[in-house]
Amino acid sequence: MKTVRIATRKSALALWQAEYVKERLEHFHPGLTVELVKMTSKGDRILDAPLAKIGGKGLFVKELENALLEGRADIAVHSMKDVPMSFPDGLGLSTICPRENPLDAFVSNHYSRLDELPEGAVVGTSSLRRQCQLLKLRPDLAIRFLRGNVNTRLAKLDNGEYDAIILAAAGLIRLDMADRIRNCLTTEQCLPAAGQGAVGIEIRTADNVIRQLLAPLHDQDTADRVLAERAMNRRLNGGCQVPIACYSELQGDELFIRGLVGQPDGRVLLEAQTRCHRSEGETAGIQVAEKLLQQGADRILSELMHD
Ligand SMILES: NCc1[nH]cc(CCC(=O)O)c1CC(=O)O
Repeated sequence: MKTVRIATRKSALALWQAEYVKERLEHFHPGLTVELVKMTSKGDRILDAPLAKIGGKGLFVKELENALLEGRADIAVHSMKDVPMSFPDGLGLSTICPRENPLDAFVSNHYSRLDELPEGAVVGTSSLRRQCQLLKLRPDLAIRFLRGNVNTRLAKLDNGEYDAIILAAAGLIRLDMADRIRNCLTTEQCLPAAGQGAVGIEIRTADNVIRQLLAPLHDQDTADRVLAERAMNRRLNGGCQVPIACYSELQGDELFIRGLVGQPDGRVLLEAQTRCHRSEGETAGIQVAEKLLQQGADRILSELMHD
């Protein structure tokens, strides 16, 4: 049997995800050879600017996609949160793996919860989605820029640059640092980003051999949820980094989908939700987006584009 080559970024979290896919493939297909092709993306090289200013989240995946298109790799493993809404011709998502904890984590060396932070405390995050929801709850907080991989962010917290930082719980759990999570923000405090906590696999759409090999790694529950979340994001044109949250849960065969668009200062937060059968998530996700647009989401989002 042929060798499967996995394109991955070199950050600890990206490598964990690629190793996970390699381990699962080898588990389901004994005798299969799986190799990692490690690459550095523009998003990893430029760490001193907000993502939105240097080209958005697509920066993390473009180099991996080029490797697929040029035949240097067969599959690309991504955090679903970082996967753009559309794909180059000939590429597409084949597989969505079981979701890890989807919530945002409150991480601090001195405080155990958001509401314990003193007046004016400094909180690190460069996500407008987190910023607007934190400021809504705590307008007194000083939100400060924080980018870099998980270890870099934790080092900056430990240096004393922040009273607390907010990170995806999934990244900390996967890197065996769950002990850094003081508590997870509830979905009422901070609604997660579309796809947060899920790993997705992109392939050349015509490659049916690879598609077959990956089939046992797919988790339909996660896929139904994440596709609904992404449909909402796509309708809002969540292309570059934007203050948009979308999260869905399965309750039996029913999807409960919630979306949010916020003004970065937290003074306006628009919210919408819907329920639908799990097979209707994409249509329902679009409906949630349209409810947000009716409330004025487009005004908030287009003001950001012109900043
Ligand atoms: N934007 C970077 C990124 N992409 C995926 C994760 C975490 C894990 C995940 O959502 O799967 C992170 C780090 C973070 O937001 O703290």
